[in-house]
Amino acid sequence: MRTARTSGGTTGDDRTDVLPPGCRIGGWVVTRLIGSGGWSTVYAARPAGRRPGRAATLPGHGDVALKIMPTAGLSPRQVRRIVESARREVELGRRAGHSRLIGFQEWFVLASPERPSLEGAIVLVMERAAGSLRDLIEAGVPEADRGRLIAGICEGLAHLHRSGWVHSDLKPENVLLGRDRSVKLSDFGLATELTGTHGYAPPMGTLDYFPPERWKAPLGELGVRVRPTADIWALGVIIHEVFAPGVPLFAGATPVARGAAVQEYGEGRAALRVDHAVPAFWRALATDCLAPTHRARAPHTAESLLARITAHREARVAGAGRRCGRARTAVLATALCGVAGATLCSDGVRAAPAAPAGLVRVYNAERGCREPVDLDLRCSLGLAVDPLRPYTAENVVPTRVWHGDVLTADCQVHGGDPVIDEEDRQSTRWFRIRLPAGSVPSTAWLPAVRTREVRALPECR
Ligand SMILES: Nc1ncnc2c1ncn2[C@@H]1O[C@H](COP(=O)(O)OP(=O)(O)OP(=O)(O)O)[C@@H](O)[C@H]1O
Repeated sequence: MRTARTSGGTTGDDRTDVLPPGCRIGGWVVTRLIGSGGWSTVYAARPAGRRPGRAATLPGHGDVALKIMPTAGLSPRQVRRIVESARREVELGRRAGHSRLIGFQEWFVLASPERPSLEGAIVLVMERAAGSLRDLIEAGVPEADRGRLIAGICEGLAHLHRSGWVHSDLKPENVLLGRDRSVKLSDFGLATELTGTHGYAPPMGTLDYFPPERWKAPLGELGVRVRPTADIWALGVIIHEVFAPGVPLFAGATPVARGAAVQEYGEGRAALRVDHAVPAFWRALATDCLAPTHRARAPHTAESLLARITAHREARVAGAGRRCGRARTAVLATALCGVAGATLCSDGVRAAPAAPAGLVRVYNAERGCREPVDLDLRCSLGLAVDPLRPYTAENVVPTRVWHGDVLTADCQVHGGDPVIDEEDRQSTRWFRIRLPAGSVPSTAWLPAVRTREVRALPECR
């Protein structure tokens, strides 16, 4: 077990006090408060070695979220609960990492003499997201984003279930979004490893996402029995929230009253009322996720739901005449789930020996990202909106590109923002890239360090 110290911002010793920007936690410096849950507070932080205000050299590098779980002043039972919750997060983070799950970096226990409220707190260091699906639902989910977001959740769930885990607390607060709005499931404090068909979770969670059977599940020594179908139910509730925000799926003034309505439905005494604002395809999908019993829900695995969404998307893309070709259909199907409509078409060109004039082939200096069909989002690269502004996550378009993609460049600029890649190559040159028809904006910028083949290109005016 590793311990780390706090320093800076030493006022107050209350359990609920907020760490000020600049406070050092282990090797990290707090930059702002993100939010609090029942047992933890989450902060944005940067590495202690990096100067404030200075962005990471490349998008996505450096900034983290610190989830701090205080233990001081709690009863031994509460401390056990927190340690257990941290253990689940760490285990899952180590063993089931995936681009659709928030990345886990490290954990440590704080030694905090100046701040007794944080003495013995457990700190989880995670990849930092830009916000949550809850924030987006409250702000209004753009119509064009809805299916893509559900597909992303489904992809994360499919991975979790395949790896033998149940999330057990799936809700919009725990669906985080990257700056490019890519989906990352998070908060694995109740995640449960399956032994056979089920596992046991602590008797906690969020009532509005409990399936009917959970309300009557007996509490044994190991906890409450949970199965992947519990996550599928929660997914159904989320689909409804995304397509019909603010419209309750089950009536009731309190979570317990709504839980009674869920049980009535589960026992066949009430009908499911999916709001008419939910489009037909998503209504059918939500209805299957919300099948009243575990048994009726079981055929609708995350994998099968994902396949339906992919087929639906492909049919729509084909209908819109934007199919990207046959060679990479299988790969694209996966990519479409997460970044639908936001990948550039480069079928067949990855294998071509050289890019002709006007085309640039993307080069990723990270070695693990050069597999020919590696469309892992962690390996994706951003294209900048403005080559004169710092190349940070705020300055990239939603379209992602991967090593080997061949892009159409129409001109270049010298004297843009300097970019250094992972092999320490530096350049101020940028290429203007044409994005697929219908993209807004219609062009974006690739730093010259992201390609090794450069053909003659005119200067941009
Ligand atoms: N890695 C992260 N990046 C950005 N925001 C995060 C991250 N992890 C959590 N958050 C946000 O921080 C807030 C607090 O999260 P936390 O996990 O402590 O509680 P919660 O999920 O809201 O509630 P509870 O866990 O008690 O059910 C939430 O709004 C969540 O969306």
